[in-house]
Formats: sequence, structure tokens, C-alpha cells
Amino acid sequence: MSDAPVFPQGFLWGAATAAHQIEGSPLADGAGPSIWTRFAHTPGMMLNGDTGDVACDHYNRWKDDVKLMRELGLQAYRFSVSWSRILPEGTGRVNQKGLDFYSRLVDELLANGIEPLLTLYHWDLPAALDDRGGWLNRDIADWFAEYGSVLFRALDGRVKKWVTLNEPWVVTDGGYLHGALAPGHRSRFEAPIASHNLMRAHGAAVKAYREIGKHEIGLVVNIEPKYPATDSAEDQAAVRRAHAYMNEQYLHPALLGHYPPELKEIFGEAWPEWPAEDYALIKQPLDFVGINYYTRSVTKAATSYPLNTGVVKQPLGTYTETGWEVFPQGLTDLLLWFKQTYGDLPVYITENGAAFFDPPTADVDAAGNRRVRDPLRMDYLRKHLSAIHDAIQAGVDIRGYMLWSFLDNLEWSLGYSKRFGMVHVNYGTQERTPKDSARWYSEVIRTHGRKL
Ligand SMILES: CO[C@H](O)c1c[n+]2c([nH]1)[C@H](O)[C@@H](O)[C@H](O)[C@H]2CO
Repeated sequence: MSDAPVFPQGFLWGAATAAHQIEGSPLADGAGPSIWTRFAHTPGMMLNGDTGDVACDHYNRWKDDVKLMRELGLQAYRFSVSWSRILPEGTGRVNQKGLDFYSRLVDELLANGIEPLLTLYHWDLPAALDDRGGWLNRDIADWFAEYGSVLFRALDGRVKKWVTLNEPWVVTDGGYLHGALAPGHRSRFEAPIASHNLMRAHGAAVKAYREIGKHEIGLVVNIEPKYPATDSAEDQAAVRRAHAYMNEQYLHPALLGHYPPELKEIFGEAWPEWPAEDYALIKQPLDFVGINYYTRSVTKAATSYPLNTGVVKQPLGTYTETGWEVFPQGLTDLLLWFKQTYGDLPVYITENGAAFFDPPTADVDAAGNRRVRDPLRMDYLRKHLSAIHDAIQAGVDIRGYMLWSFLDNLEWSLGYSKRFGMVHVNYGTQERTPKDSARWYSEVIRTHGRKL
């Protein structure tokens, strides 16, 4: 028997995407605009002026995409729903054609033996709600619960694994503090308010699910291990701030009912005192947590806004096209920290992957088959799956792995310049070509990890 890792029976192997990154047709069939429709059509916001108007045309090609998922042997598919397809004004009137799109998609997945994992919010807030304050308006907790309830009533039972939010940290840090993502605000006063309302909305949606749904619901966070650049007191303190800001800011209130104290230190007068009932709302019992892992940060004290930390590039490190260090050990370390800090709540790795330079068109090999050779991605994935197996062996309850991403897609404000897909997309022709990593992943799934 080879000593290759074998994953637990029932471990769920899949891949992930998000609505605005793959669907295209953002205003089709009565859908309302989202903040990303607006952001992408605001000059200067998107690299090369790219938009999500076409993307991977998944809104029209969804059936063939599900067929390809089956051919690749995926057991699960994590996707997100565009809120403004369901509720064009964000609340009130339901757009049945929007709901029908996702209902058909779920049925097609199930008919092909693929389990749907549905994310309610992957960053594409209805523009109509942004006009009413969006994540800065405390009413958004009710708006989000209303939206979630429409989907819970329509799809629960066919969908058995729900996620409320994808990465509240990125929504806040990118959308309200640094402005690199929609809605493009830059305020250390707005960021804590948006962040807190995101978590209130998460809690309100979980509460609503407990009244309507009969299956599982969780939260997806992006977390990243922070290692001190030196053992100096300044660098250790910088690690403490960076760790609290990214890794504890969302998991602590959701699972422990309080924020880490460092946030008050970081934001100072911009950190409000929240009412006790907010913490009770946020801390709803969860069935699982999704962890999105990409890289680590070697952290030092520095002058930066508002964290006063910096990341130290590793001279011997390997880096991806997005400038992230390849560091699989960080995933094992992080999963052990999660278990030690929050206990034995089930975990899914809901995103893991990398952008490397993949050619814009597929080659044709000697046998005439289109091929995209991506050895760096295969190496990245192999090492991270091995790191996950190490954590499982150490007792972390990891239930599944969703590779980011099923398709090359719109990398937000970086446009189509970064390719994360296991399947190559020729954006000119919309041709899909499974990369070598996809063929390899199929074998990993078929052998429960023995082919790592
Ligand atoms: C900062 O890394 C985050 O964990 C992260 C990385 N990623 C994400 N979050 C998002 O969930 C995806 O929509 C991105 O496409 C994907 C690749 O950038």
C-alpha cells in the first residue's frame, strides 16, 4: 500500500466560483445592477477596463459547464447567487426569472450527482441597497435575512449546504477601507461599521435559516497565518495586530461572541462600542466554517494605515501571479490554530488555488488534443492537499475541499489578467479547455487522494 494520503470516507471534492466572476449578462431577465456592475463601468476602477458584462458567459453556458464538472468527476460545486437577480431592488419584489436560473442550475447539478454549496453573498450587493447606505445601514441585517429567506424557501432540501457571506474581511478591507473593490470607499470610520453590519447580517440570515431550513449553514472566511519577520517586540506586536485584524475579527464574534481587543487599538476613535444585542445576534450556532486559504504573511512593524504592519517578501520564496507566496505549511498551521481556538466545528476548505501564467489560448498536442500545461498549479494544489491531509491526521475535522476555481474568471478589479481556473477559458471564443491540473484533480478525486 503506497504511503500516499488517503482522505476520510465522505470527504467532499469540488471546485468553486462566484456569480459576478463567471456569469456575465448581469442585467438579463429583469436583474437589477449590483455595485460591481457600477464599479466596473466607472472609468479607472478595473484593469484594462474589463467588466463582468460577458465574463465566462456562464449565464448561458451553465448546462455545458455542469456537464464538464461531471466529466471531471467533481462531487460538489460551490457557487454564489447574485442578490440583484433575485431581488432587483434588493428587497421586496422577487424576480422569478432570476430565481428560476438558480433553480435550474441546482437541479442540473443534482441530476449529475454534484452537491451544490450555495453562497448567498459573494460581494455583489444590489446597487439599490448601496443607494440606501448598503453595509453602512444597520437595516441591511433585515434586508439580507429577507433575501436569504427567499432562497431558503425556494431551494432548501435541494441545497443542503448554505453559506451566508464570502470573506467579510475582503468586503470591508477592499470595499470600505482601501477602496480597491466595490463600492470603493476609503474610510477607517466606515470600515468597522460595514464589518459589524456584515456580521449582524450573517447572524440574521442564520436565524432566518433556523426557522425555514432543515440542513446546514456556515460562514466563509479568508484567513492567513502571520509569522513575525524577527523576534523583536515590535514585530511580535505587529503579528498580533495583523492576526486580530484578518483572522480573529470575524471568527471571534461569530463563534466566541466578542471581538479581539486589538481592533480598538487599531481603529482607535473609529471603533464604536457595539450594543450587547448585536453580539447575541452575530453569535448564532453554525454547522461548519469555510476557510479560504491562499498564502501566508511574514509580518513586520511598519508605518501603514491603519495596521502599522508590513509584509516581508521571502528571497527564496515562490510567488504566484498575484504576488502571493506559496506556503502550504501555513495551511496546516492555520487549521491547527482554528481547532485549538474554536474547537471541533467542521471545516471545509472553500477556496484554495493559484494564478500562474497560463497561455491565453490552448496548445494542440501531437494527438490533436487541446492542452494547457500548468505544472506550477498542479504542484501548488498537490502541496496544499498534502498540508490539509496533515491537519486531518492531527485531528482537524476537515470535511471537503473546493478548488479555486472551476473556470478562469474575472479576478475583480484585476479583470481577466489573472487565471485561477483548473479549466482554461478562451474569452474570445468562450472555449473551455481542462488544464493538466484538472485532469490530475480528477484522478485525485477518483482515488480519494492516493494520486496526489
Ligand atoms: C486575499 O485572498 C483571499 O482569500 C481571496 C482570494 N480569492 C478570493 N478571496 C475570492 O473569494 C475570490 O472571488 C477570488 O477570485 C479569489 C482569488 O483572488
